[in-house]
Amino acid sequence: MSEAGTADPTRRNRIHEVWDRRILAERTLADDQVAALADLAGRVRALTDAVVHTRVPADEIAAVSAEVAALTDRLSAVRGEAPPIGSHDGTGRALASPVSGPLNPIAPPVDIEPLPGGGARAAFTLGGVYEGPPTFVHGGVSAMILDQLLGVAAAANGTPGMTATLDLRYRRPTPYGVRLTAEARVARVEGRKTWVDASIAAPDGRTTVEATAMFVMPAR
Ligand SMILES: CCCCC/C=C\C/C=C\C/C=C\C/C=C/CCCC(=O)SCCNC(=O)CCNC(=O)[C@H](O)C(C)(C)COP(=O)(O)OP(=O)(O)OC[C@H]1O[C@@H](n2cnc3c(N)ncnc32)[C@H](O)[C@@H]1OP(=O)(O)O
Repeated sequence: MSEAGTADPTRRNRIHEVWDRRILAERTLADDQVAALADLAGRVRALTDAVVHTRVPADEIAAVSAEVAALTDRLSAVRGEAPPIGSHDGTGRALASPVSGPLNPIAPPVDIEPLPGGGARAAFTLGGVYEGPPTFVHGGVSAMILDQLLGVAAAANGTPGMTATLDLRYRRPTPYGVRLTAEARVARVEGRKTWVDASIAAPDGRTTVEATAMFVMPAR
């Protein structure tokens, strides 16, 4: 492509439009693929849980390992350049989000519900896969979930942004294997900045982690 061609802003915009459509098409899955992948992701989550809890002998582990390698080869026969894109519409249900994505096996997944007026809530149960200190959830996992919840609340307020700061206060250990709840609420907005507060609660209602984040809508 010539320098002169790309120097024309109209032509450059057209090239970007075509390019954006190509990226979007490459990252968009058919409905039946989405359904099949959601099922597969669930089975891979169960596999991950089995891997961290198994006590079968080493030769059995090696046999399973070989089968998994073969399955990975089958899926890799046709690969995209990046994960699929769902409608990132503020529902917090981006298809491949590592927190809430139904197609991402590393996502618990956490089902996040945006609340009108700048809020979000979630209920979820984490397994031993997410263990940090013995019998409790890893603090980084709590932080990841809260970051997403806070971000959905900012978006539900009509003021989405990139996480610029994330402050965490770990009040009590967060247990796993029980139903946890979390809520977020926008505290204030100043120009491109949005501050949001959130917390995770154990089944007894006591807060285990509190968080405050500041989101910035990028200038560019
Ligand atoms: C289109 C953007 C929105 C994208 C959101 C995506 C989807 C929205 C839709 C649905 C949402 C659903 C779910 C959302 C879930 C996601 C949550 C997870 C989000 C992430 O996982 S996200 C990854 C981690 N995140 C980063 O990777 C950020 C890296 N960073 C940057 O991309 C830039 O750094 C940026 C954009 C932050 C600022 O860049 P910029 O050039 O626009 O800002 P600029 O410098 O002009 O600052 C303007 C004013 O903010 C102050 N300010 C800026 N940064 C600050 C900081 N860190 N601490 C304290 N104050 C800060 C300045 O001091 C100034 O303040 P003042 O005006 O008072 O002087």
